[in-house]
Amino acid sequence: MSPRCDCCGEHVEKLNQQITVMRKEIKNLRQILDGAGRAHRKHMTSIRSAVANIGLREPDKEQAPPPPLAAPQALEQGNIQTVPIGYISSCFAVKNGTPRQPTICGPSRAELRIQQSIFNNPEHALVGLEQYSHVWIIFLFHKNGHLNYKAKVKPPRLNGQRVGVYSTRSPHRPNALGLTLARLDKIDGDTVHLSDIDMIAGTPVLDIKPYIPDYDSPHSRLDKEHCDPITDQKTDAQSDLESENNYDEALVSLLSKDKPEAGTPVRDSSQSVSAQLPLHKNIHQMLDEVRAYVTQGELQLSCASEDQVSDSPKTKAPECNVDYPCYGEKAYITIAGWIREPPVSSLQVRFTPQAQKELADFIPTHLSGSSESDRPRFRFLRSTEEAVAAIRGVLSADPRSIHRRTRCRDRLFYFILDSADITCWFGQGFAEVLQVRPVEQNAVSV
Ligand SMILES: C[S@@+](CC[C@H](N)C(=O)[O-])C[C@H]1O[C@@H](n2cnc3c(N)ncnc32)[C@H](O)[C@@H]1O
Repeated sequence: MSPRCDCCGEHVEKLNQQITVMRKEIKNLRQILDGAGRAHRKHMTSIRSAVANIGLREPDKEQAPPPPLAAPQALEQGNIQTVPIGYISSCFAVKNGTPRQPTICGPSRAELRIQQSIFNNPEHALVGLEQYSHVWIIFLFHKNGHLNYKAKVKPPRLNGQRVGVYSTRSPHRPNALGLTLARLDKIDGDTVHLSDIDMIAGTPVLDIKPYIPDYDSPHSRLDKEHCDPITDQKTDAQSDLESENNYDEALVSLLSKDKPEAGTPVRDSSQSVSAQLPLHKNIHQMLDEVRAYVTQGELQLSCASEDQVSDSPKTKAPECNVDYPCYGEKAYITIAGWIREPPVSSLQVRFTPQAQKELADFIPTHLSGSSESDRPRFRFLRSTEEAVAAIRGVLSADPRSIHRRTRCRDRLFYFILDSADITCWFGQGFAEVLQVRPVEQNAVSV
């Protein structure tokens, strides 16, 4: 006799059979629901694409995931699948100790080989680029870790203060795209040789564009206006001005003759105001403008206090950041004050005698054929002086994070430059290199 259930008195065996039947039914029902769901999603996708094709906005789609877009439609909506055109090989293996901007460390070199998967003949894509001295490199911050971004960030140069991410060059931004103006050293077939870079080895590059000051630098745009648009030759006015030997003196004496009222802030005239003036106008006209500027205080070149400054964009004086004052209808170029005058000062860099000796032991790239096989070799750096300059560049800008600067001041700092593993420490106002050892084989792949 099979046992009975205590609650209902039914045979347990019979109850088990009923449970098995019910499980089967549930499974069938699930399959039916899944099928219906798939059909529904398919149906919704075709409705959405029909709606998109006739240019209507689809109704609220809170629950449905966005349907996959066909390529042209995705492009129109700003969604693209990026494909790296190549990957950077550089003298910086890891983020630690990589310059924060390309100009910090001149001899920082890199190579970029255009992938065969992008063009059948990658070298064809580089034809003509050799005529440029600089290129924009657009790349992915692929080592950001998990995609993490905030509307406000703390740039290291601001020593803990927060600013909007879009007023900085922070790597942590919604689309993790980097932009570096690099020097183009040479092109070798499908490979571009660069220097002045701030990208780590392995960085995926999405695009290269020539740097064209006429388009990319407002300074040059102003200069360009002084050239004949057809011949690209300097206009007579500009040549006249350039031949005017006492041109600087004329302006300086004019400025000193027409000194503004006491208390009106004006940049020191000895700072060669003239050197920054656009050379496109008749000198008398220009001098008149300078006079008007000095006497009327329309354009204040120095740090005017905020209450002295009108809100009008035309006359608003920037805070000490005038890059290129210009006159008439043209606008100022201004940048955030902390870029040039950060609240953190740059550090003095020194080497212990032992570190100097270790650094001198490295064989530079151009001597790579040397028979001294037991000495460590640089792959990108061409001399000990270059290595010293690069290390100085990296350390004087204080590469530590805010956390390390404030919480772990006493900890040793390690970074890799080319094939050298560098150990240093930071004191009040200085960084000292303690050790320069060859990177262990396979420790990093450059
Ligand atoms: C402040 S960002 C500036 C990069 C670029 N010049 C720009 O303005 O977009 C430079 C820093 O990004 C970091 N970095 C460089 N390459 C990276 C990569 N592939 N992934 C993540 N971080 C990277 C390094 O720590 C370097 O110091």
